[in-house]
Amino acid sequence: MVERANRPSALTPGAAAPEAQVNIEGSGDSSKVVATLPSGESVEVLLFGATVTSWKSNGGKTENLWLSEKAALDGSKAVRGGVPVVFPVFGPPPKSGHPTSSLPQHGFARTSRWEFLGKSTSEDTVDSNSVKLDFGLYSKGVSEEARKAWPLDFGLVYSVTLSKDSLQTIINVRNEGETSFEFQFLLHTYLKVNDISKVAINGLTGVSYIDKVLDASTHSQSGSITITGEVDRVYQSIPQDTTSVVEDGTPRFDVVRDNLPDTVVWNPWVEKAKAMGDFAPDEDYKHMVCVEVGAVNGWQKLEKGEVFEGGQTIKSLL
Ligand SMILES: O=P(O)(O)OC[C@H]1O[C@@H](O)[C@H](O)[C@@H](O)[C@@H]1O
Repeated sequence: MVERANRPSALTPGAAAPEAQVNIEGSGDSSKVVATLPSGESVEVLLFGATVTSWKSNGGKTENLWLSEKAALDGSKAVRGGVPVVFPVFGPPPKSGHPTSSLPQHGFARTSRWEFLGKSTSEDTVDSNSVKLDFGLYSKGVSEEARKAWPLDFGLVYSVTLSKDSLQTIINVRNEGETSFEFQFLLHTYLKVNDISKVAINGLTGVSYIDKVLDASTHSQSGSITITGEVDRVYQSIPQDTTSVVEDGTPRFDVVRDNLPDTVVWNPWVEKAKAMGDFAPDEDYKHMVCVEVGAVNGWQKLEKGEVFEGGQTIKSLL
């Protein structure tokens, strides 16, 4: 018989369950919030861009996100890897005549310093521990340049929730001004894989996509996506919620969209990877694939005081 009496246990009546640890590390634009569950899973979020730069599941043993060895983590440029937040425009903005036209590619959220608004935990049982981290970005918190290029009053709250086997990232966009505005939003998630040649992406069969490699023509997906060259596709108005990443026949990730109709699948492959100064090592296009959920086909419109909420839950299936 196992002797239990002297063993400290979170299940002892009246004893507090162990809590997730949340710490702020570093300073200035290198500051990051690090949260760790009692069971070892962790997430790291850089305040610059509110960029998730690491998510470890499986007791902390499995890193799920790809991060370039040359990613700038000091606020000097957008992070190459992790989960950059794209707002208020996806890709290069419309050439002229749109309120986002003077913004840089993918907007300013990924290059703005966000505020850490705090954490909340849920501890029904030791096993269902999770921690939610909230980050905020408001019009008055963006650079003068960004404010000048997009002079609209908005508030963003970005919630990152770490659970044992999943990471949820949800944006709340509020129009805090007197006039309506339009925006696009996307979570530019770099998933880490062992071998891109063994990866299949499922759940997009029959969905129309714009192929940005092939002169922006429209196609319809038949079967799984496999990656054997540069891929840059915008899948639009997807009916099913889950996109699955399978590696070597084994389910690896489920990416579940919440109120976001579109998904970009991107892998730069050999030449584009080499051409990006912050993508390293060059050969690492073999170890990543971006599955980016978003609302990027057309524009989301918010009237004064209105709110939009959308995001994703990524399940690590290892
Ligand atoms: O180099 P950036 O600005 O981070 O963008 C990376 C890629 O982001 C993807 O979302 C786009 O579809 C690609 O066209 C783009 O190349």
